[in-house]
Amino acid sequence: MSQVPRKLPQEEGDEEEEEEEEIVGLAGYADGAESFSDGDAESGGDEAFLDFNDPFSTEVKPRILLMGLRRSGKSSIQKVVFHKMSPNETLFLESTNKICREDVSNSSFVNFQIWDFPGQIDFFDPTFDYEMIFRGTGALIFVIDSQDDYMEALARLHLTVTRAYKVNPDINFEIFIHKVDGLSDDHKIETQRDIHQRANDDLADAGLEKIHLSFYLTSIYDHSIFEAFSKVVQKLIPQLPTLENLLNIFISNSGIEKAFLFDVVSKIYIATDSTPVDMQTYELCCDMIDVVIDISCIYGLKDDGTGTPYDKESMAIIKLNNTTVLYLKEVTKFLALVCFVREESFERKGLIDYNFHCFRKAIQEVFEVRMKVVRSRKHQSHVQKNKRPTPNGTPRMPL
Ligand SMILES: Nc1nc2c(ncn2[C@@H]2O[C@H](COP(=O)(O)OP(=O)(O)OP(=O)(O)O)[C@@H](O)[C@H]2O)c(=O)[nH]1
Repeated sequence: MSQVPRKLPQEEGDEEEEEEEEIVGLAGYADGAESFSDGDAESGGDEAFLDFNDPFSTEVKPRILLMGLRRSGKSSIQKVVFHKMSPNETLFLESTNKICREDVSNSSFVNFQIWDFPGQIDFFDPTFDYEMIFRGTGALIFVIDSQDDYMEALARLHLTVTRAYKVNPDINFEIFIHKVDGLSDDHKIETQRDIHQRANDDLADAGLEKIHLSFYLTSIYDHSIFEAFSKVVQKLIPQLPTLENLLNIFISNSGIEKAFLFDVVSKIYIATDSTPVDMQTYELCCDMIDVVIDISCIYGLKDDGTGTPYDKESMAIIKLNNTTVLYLKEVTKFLALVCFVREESFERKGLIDYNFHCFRKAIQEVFEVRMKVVRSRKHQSHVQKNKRPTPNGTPRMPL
């Protein structure tokens, strides 16, 4: 590596940055773990959690539900993707024996909730208000343990999907065929084909063939889980075509081979240019982010340990031995651009940096537009709320 990320004192009172934080909404590295909290749906003691009835919360951040049978790997996925837990450590994760809801709200575009469903709980249980859960949900990830007998999981999947579809036909159904690290390549394909066939047959038998299920082979022991999560999240980003267009323009004018826009905390890529994604390239980018953050955590923080390992000045250049250069630059507080550049193109670094400057500005404008819309909706709903009389019938004070 020829250069490590620089760390300059953070600017304070930067209004634009505050706005950006609201738009992008990621928590910092330091508070990532704290913002993850445990909740218990049975006790209902989690007022700080997402308000299911608040349309604004889903406007700003799409909600993803992660469901599946016990021990299918839900907590492991969430810990590995959002908390940098090493896959081996998940062996020691404890199982819970009641409905359990956990919220993760530290990722840029995602309000992420995990629901564990023990066998005895079902949708006919009158105390289980599934309509409220599925309303406003962007994607439902259903995790199936591919190393186990998946018949029960398929039955549960069918029930979940049909119920969710009735309440909210706009949900994306994403099926993670998980723990495929234990399967041979042939077995992987056969398992995927079998699960795909059975799940769709069940839907066809119920006259619901219009429901689309997407399937992914995943494992926490490689990058497939990050890749799958990236695809799930991308489907929920309304600005995706604009982001892709901007990346296309940026790379074609800068002599760059490939560029990814990364959510740094989770290593989910929220957009890339239109050239095909090669898994190795993606893995290298993930590794680069890890290197940058790790070195920055060691050398980038202030003497008293304050500061963040990723800020406006974060950047890194890694020269590989195959005449390729990896170039990372900060885009927003929580997003980074990682590019693959040929050494000869990298000689024109000035041009790349100028184009990057324009790209960065354009990205900020894209989110500003969205934020304006969201703010005006928020204002409207606030006004409407205040117009409603109080519970005892007294009109509220005018604003
Ligand atoms: N081989 C392999 N094991 C995995 C993978 N993901 C999770 N596991 C293991 O599966 C076991 C169960 O994982 P959990 O994350 O606790 O599963 P869960 O769905 O949250 O389970 P509950 O909390 O009981 O609902 C753990 O021992 C994990 O180490 C994977 O991709 N491959």
